[in-house]
Amino acid sequence: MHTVQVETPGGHYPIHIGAGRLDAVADSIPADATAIAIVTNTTVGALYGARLRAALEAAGKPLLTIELPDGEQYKTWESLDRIFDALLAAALDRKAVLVALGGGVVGDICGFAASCYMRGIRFVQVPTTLLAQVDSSVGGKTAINHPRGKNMIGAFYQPLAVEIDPHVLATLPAREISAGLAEIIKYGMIADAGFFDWCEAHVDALRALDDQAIRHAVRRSCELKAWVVSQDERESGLRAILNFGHTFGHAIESGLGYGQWLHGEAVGCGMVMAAELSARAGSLDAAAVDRIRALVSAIGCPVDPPGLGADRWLDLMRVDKKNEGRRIRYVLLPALGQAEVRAVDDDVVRPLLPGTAQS
Ligand SMILES: NC(=O)c1ccc[n+]([C@@H]2O[C@H](COP(=O)([O-])OP(=O)(O)OC[C@H]3O[C@@H](n4cnc5c(N)ncnc54)[C@H](O)[C@@H]3O)[C@@H](O)[C@H]2O)c1
Ligand SMILES: O=C(O)C(=O)C[C@@H](O)[C@H](O)[C@H](O)COP(=O)(O)O
Ligand SMILES: [Zn+2]
Repeated sequence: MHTVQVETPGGHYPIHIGAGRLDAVADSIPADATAIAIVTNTTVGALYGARLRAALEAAGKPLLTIELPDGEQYKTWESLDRIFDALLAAALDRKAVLVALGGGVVGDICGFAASCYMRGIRFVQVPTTLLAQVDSSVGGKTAINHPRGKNMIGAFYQPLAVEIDPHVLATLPAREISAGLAEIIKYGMIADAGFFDWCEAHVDALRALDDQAIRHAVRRSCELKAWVVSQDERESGLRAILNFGHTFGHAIESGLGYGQWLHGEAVGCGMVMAAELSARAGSLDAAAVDRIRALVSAIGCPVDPPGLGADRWLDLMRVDKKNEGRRIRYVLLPALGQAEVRAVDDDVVRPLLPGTAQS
């Protein structure tokens, strides 16, 4: 097992990475917990719910499972309410612990529920998608979506621990592996050019879930994310670099309707657009833009943005937590492996937004 430590004002906690961690989640349940509620969805619950329940028997606490419907379109108030209804019906108290078993959708909703229930109870992340193992389970961003914008209602709320078992990825559909790889290559683009080179060289092994390649990618991604959030838990500065590609990506998700493009697919395409903008409005060279587009395509994510129309693109991107006033702020790359956040005038961005000619 490998451990990466996260140190934030909101909590210090370990990320445990290793085969079999799913069977050892009881290690992360505090002795004073009065009950455990597993929050999962119908798909992951059917695959791994019984195994996690068996593992948690070791903690010797009353155990409850809450299954949500599966999909980004259920990252809503209604799902949150289902969790609160179940916790209250079972009379769980402030010393109960929630365990998020699933991808980023389950992790984000469960973390937000933990931040609100009785004004805050403890929770553990057990991420089961590649994307959740390298990104969403780490750093304490929790949220639900609003029809007008992604993750608009939420809280910073850190888990007690993150338990990553790479073996659960074996049941993940290929499209979800591609989506997870988008957030992995993001770390190379924004903070570690050497890791970007490594991803280019190992793309086939990563898509095939080669054990060694996945272990390295998960570990390096967690290290880089832990390094960023440990310096800036609440995104007052540095942390915004983790949003590279997301200004465009979130507009794709909300503009097309949640669940049409996967989050990772939208981010993949959004990173190509943000790279093109980095060349137009900054100093990124054309060769680096070409490498970014080629790698996004090689991991199996789309590189051509949908034609929403420039005005609608801009309206959607104006609903973004990085913005100040009406100006849209973007994460740009001055060079591969470096990132900065800057407002760019709409007229500079328009030519990148499909539908521009017609709108
Ligand atoms: N909090 C953060 O810092 C952060 C970071 C990145 C993304 N996110 C959020 O995470 C969400 C995307 O997460 P995601 O990509 O994990 O999507 P997801 O949670 O929808 O999971 C993807 C699909 O895989 C299924 N699944 C999960 N584990 C499986 C397994 N082991 N085997 C088979 N199927 C499995 C799920 O049921 C679902 O159908 C978005 O809502 C995004 O906004 C949050
Ligand atoms: O952890 C972060 O910070 C990130 O920005 C990671 C992103 O991959 C993630 O999608 C996040 O949820 C986006 O944050 P948001 O603040 O734009 O909702
Ligand atoms: Zn993301």
